[in-house]
Amino acid sequence: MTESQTNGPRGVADGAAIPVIREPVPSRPGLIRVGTRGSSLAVTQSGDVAREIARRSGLEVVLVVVRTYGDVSREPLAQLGGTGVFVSALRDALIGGDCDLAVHSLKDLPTAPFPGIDLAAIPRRVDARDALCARDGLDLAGLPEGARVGTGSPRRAAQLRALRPDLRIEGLRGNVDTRLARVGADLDAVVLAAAGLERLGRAEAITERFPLERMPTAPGQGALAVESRAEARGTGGSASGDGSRPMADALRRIDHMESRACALAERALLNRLEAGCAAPVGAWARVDGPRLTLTGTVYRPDGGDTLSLTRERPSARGDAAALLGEDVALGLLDRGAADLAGLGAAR
Ligand SMILES: NCc1[nH]cc(CCC(=O)O)c1CC(=O)O
Repeated sequence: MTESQTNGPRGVADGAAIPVIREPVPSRPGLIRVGTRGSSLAVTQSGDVAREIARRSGLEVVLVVVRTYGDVSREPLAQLGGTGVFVSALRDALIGGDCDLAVHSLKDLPTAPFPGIDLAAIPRRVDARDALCARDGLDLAGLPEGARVGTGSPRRAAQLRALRPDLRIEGLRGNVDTRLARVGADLDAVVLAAAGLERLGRAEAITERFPLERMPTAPGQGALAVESRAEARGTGGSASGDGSRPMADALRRIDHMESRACALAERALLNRLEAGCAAPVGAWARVDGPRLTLTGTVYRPDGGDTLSLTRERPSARGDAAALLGEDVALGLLDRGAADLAGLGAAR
């Protein structure tokens, strides 16, 4: 039995409703199967990408929901091996031919390249900032002494402690709706990515967006990653079917160069620090004319100490992004970042 639904309020207006299918879909020429996690955020953002690919390729596109252990389990993320658990099942589905593309939140994607898989496109990034969602419209400064603020992220916890040592930071897990439901119940506020709230149409819950200068966010936050099998980007092997050329063209056109340069610089920083997505590391890359600038910040988990470094390159092209990320990481390591933040590179 096929459960079919349309996704996202914009799907209707654009006229191209993308079917969401929760069972295996066989490969056929002219069909692009976009693999996605099943959370409402994942289905919404994968649907946005799928619609763009349908529009630009002229091919039929469906979303295929891949269930991941991370979606099913109630264990804390750290015990599951980090957010990588969300990614690996989708990659297995891609490699195994159960889907033709996979869409991830870029910040959930491990920085190491994965054999047989290409990072085929990084579409235009949306808001990279973190957002406070507090009761009664409060901003951070307005929260009462000792207020309870929920976040599952060691980076956000350290940043909040640095600004407001009096706050009580509480753990947080589950999907966006579950997290928001705690505001005004057992918590005074939660901190979430503005991008996720916007994509879900829940931006009205935001009471403050933290400036990136003061609260740099996770590398790649607000950006999506579209992965393909390495073979599928060429002019077409038999395994890719007739759709491989239009699919490759569509992927090239949804790729956004500035977003890619910023995301790659931020990810190179994280990679060189040997830090994972759970590390207390913030990154903020921006393109200004031809110039690419990257700020990297590492936090002592208790928020008591911070190390920040900004460097730039005259161009965002070629290897510049990766080199800039490495450069900032090495500068931070020179200044003692590994000991400060308890990173793997300390060894
Ligand atoms: N860590 C989970 C996660 N991965 C991606 C997003 C949504 C934001 C994005 O697309 O970067 C979120 C939720 C959050 O951080 O609030």
